[in-house]
Amino acid sequence: TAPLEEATKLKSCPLPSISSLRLQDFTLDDESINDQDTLLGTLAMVMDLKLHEYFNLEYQVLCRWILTVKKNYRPVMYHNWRHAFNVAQTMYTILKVDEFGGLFTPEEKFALLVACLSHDLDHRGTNNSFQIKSASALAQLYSTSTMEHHHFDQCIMIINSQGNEIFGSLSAVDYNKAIKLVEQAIIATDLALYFQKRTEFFKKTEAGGEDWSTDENRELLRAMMMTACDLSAITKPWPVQRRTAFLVAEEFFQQGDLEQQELKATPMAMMDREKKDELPQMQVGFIDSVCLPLYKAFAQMNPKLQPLKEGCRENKLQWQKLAD
Ligand SMILES: COc1ncc(-n2nc(C)c3cc(C(=O)NS(C)(=O)=O)ccc32)cc1Cl
Ligand SMILES: [Zn+2]
Repeated sequence: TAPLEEATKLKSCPLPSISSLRLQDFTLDDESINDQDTLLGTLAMVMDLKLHEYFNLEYQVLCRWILTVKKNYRPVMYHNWRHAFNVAQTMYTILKVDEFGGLFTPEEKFALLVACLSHDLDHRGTNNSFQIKSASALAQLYSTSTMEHHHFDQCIMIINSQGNEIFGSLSAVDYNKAIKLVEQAIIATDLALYFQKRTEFFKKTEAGGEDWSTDENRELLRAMMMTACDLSAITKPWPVQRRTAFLVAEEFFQQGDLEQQELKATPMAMMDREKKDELPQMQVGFIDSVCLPLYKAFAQMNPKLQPLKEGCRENKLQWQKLAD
């Protein structure tokens, strides 16, 4: 866990305003924020949602927990702390859209932010199928949603570490409720589960007039929100998205290299750096099959979420131009 001194230093820093860091903008480019401000920005988002009051969360514990979470991300090309911060910032922006904010309790909002910040903890830059193919220790622990179970395991380990107990003031019942919410949200970031659940979600958003206040619908919505935030790099302004796409691709290519060298296996096109000129077409395919339907559904729920759909659409056009 992070050293006490670091948390004490962070605790003494004045918090930037939400607007000064543009934390409520879907188009935020994290490259414009230095590391220290990603920490202060995270604190500012939690405080702005008044979550610390609700959980009578000691500020020092919150500071130390954020520092420990950041420390437990590896410096891989894409699935690093910056990705976690971006995912949390998109979630915060969605929760600030009044109807959405009004749908969820403070526990659910805090659980969603904790899950966003923790959802890729200790990522090694390789995906679930690589764990299975390489018979990694993680694959022997968890045979389905392998990485997501590991990320949740890391999240719990940190939450239970001394000085990092952000749920420490909760009763046993409330603690278990909070942990269950965080687990559901982190496991939901396995795209395989998104495909299983999204048809039901699309039917409900298309039909309109759905009662989103039921427990079942709120759980479905939280899962879909996690995917929408996890993939939100695909919705950013073209220069930002293009830069990130190359980080995602490079991380895939490094897995492809491992598959060729260590597993003597042929990587899929997306992970084969010999096929990097197919990237634009693959981005178009991914946007069409995975991303656009999801952001369209959210835009149908609330027009204030249109920027996600518009950003994604614009990027598809840009990749299409490069693919032609
Ligand atoms: C700039 O932001 C992003 N850029 C790329 C991805 N991304 N993630 C995955 C998984 C993925 C799979 C493909 C693909 O082509 N898969 S496949 C087997 O060929 O259908 C293509 C892009 C992908 C996600 C984001 Cl957020
Ligand atoms: Zn992620």
